[in-house]
Amino acid sequence: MPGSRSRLSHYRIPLFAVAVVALVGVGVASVLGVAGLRKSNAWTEHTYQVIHAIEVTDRAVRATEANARAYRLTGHPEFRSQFLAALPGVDAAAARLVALVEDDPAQAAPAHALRDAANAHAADLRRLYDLQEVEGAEAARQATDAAATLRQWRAIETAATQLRRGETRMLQDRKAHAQRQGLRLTAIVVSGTVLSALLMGLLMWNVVRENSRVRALERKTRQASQEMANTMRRIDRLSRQRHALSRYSGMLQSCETRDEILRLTGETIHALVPGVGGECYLFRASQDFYEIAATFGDAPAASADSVLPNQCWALRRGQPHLVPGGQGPRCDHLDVASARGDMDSLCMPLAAQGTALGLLHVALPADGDHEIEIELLGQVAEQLGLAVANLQLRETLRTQSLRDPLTGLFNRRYLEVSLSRELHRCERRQLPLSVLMLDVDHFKRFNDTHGHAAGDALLAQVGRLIQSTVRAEDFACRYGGEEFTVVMPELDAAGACTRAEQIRRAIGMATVQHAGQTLGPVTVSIGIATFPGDGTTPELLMQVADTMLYRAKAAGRDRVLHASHQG
Ligand SMILES: Nc1nc2c(ncn2[C@@H]2O[C@H](COP(=O)(O)OP(=O)(O)OP(=O)(O)O)[C@@H](O)[C@H]2O)c(=O)[nH]1
Repeated sequence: MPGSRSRLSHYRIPLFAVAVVALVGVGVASVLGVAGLRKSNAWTEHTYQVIHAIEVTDRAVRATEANARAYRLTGHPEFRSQFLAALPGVDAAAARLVALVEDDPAQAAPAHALRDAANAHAADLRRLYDLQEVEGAEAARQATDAAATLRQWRAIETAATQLRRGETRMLQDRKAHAQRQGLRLTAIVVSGTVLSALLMGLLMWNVVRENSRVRALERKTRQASQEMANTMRRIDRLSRQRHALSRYSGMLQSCETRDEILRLTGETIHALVPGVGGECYLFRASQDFYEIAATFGDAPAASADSVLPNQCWALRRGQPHLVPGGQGPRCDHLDVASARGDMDSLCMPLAAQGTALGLLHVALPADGDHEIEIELLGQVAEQLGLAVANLQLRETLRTQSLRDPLTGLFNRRYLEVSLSRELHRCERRQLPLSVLMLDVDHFKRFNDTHGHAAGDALLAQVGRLIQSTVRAEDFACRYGGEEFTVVMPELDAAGACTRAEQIRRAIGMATVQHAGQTLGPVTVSIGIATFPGDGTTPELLMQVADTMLYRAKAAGRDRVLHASHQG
């Protein structure tokens, strides 16, 4: 199994113990061998000492005899003194020889025999010397026992030979023994050394292998912990991204304007994918193109302000389109001249329920396949598409609930709420407020003559004319049928009459194009009431203005009547 310890590792300590024992054995054997060799040398030395002692004894006997004879023959005192000096040396040499071999019974016997024969011979020589000293050399010569001398010499030589042989034999035995011991020692030392070297080598190899395995394990552990740290970082980043996305999704629900949505989207993209820049386009249905609605990021990409549906691959295919570093089919809305090789371009369609709503274009630092970025931006685009669709739906509903679909003016509900609010405001600030009620004259007849659709076209035209004539702070409403109301905050009676006259004249001059025909013009009657003189509540003002309208109709139509002001 990779990473697990080898079987040898389990026997490491026993093997080490065996190697140590082998080394100790080699050491002990070496010490014992050296001791044996020393002993063997000592014995060899002893042998040489014995042989030397034999020679010394032999030489002492011969010297004694030679001096004795020379003295007997010459009578020279020099020989006498040399004889007397050599004589004690015979016993001393023989005694030393005996002492050397005393512990060996086999050698002790010939040594004793040698000593006895040497001493006997020395004693004879002493006796003859003494005789010569007393009776002269001739007497000593005659007293010489040649046979006895010969026996003594033979005994000396025999004992000496026996001793020499014995020592030589022992020397050879010891040499052979030392040789065997040496061989044994060599074998022990060599085998012990080889064995311990092998075991040590094996252990060393095992340790080195274990070390490299441990290092490999450490490397793997480091890699694993590095990967773990990377994974943790990735998880952390993912969780932050998920959090940012869910926060984005939650906040989108509370956005009330398109700008809020786009600002939030820019911030979210910046938080999710740092370093990107780009644009968000929204579809302008009336002109059939995508118009830039917001830019975001530090490096806005070089993309056109408006994009036709066929100028973008993402819009055409309904899926993200990535152009890495300017390589690949580029969308026509991108500026080729300012394209940067270190930036990738990504377009993402914005859609909801199968309807194309816009386009998200970002420039990303060129780095890999952008799988994560595409995923994240895809989720942003999905949320953004839904939010834009939602907002559009809300705006449509709001418009529908506040506006009259035929004329585009505010409806009666809006009038009621707004009139009350504006009246309170003007009351607080002590400012006037005028209410104008307008009715198309003989509209029934127009309807009956030209048809209901033509009547609708006329009402839409009247609405447009009223809207274009009043100020921005005034609000015009379709009160119902062919009746219109205009609330004019801060406008007094005179101003209101002037404005009403402008409206009456504008409508009176206008014609309507319907079904290829030019219809009209028509006239309108207008009744006006002004706060505070004509009433202080919305209901009263409306009622007075309506009364004035009724009076204008009754007075012959196509006129403006004010409750308290005559223009
Ligand atoms: N085409 C069209 N006609 C409408 C609409 N609302 C109301 N009318 C018609 O407008 C006409 C109003 O007629 P009347 O109330 O008799 O008033 P008039 O004919 O304008 O006469 P005076 O107001 O007295 O001048 C009716 O025939 C309604 O059917 C609308 O939205 N479109």
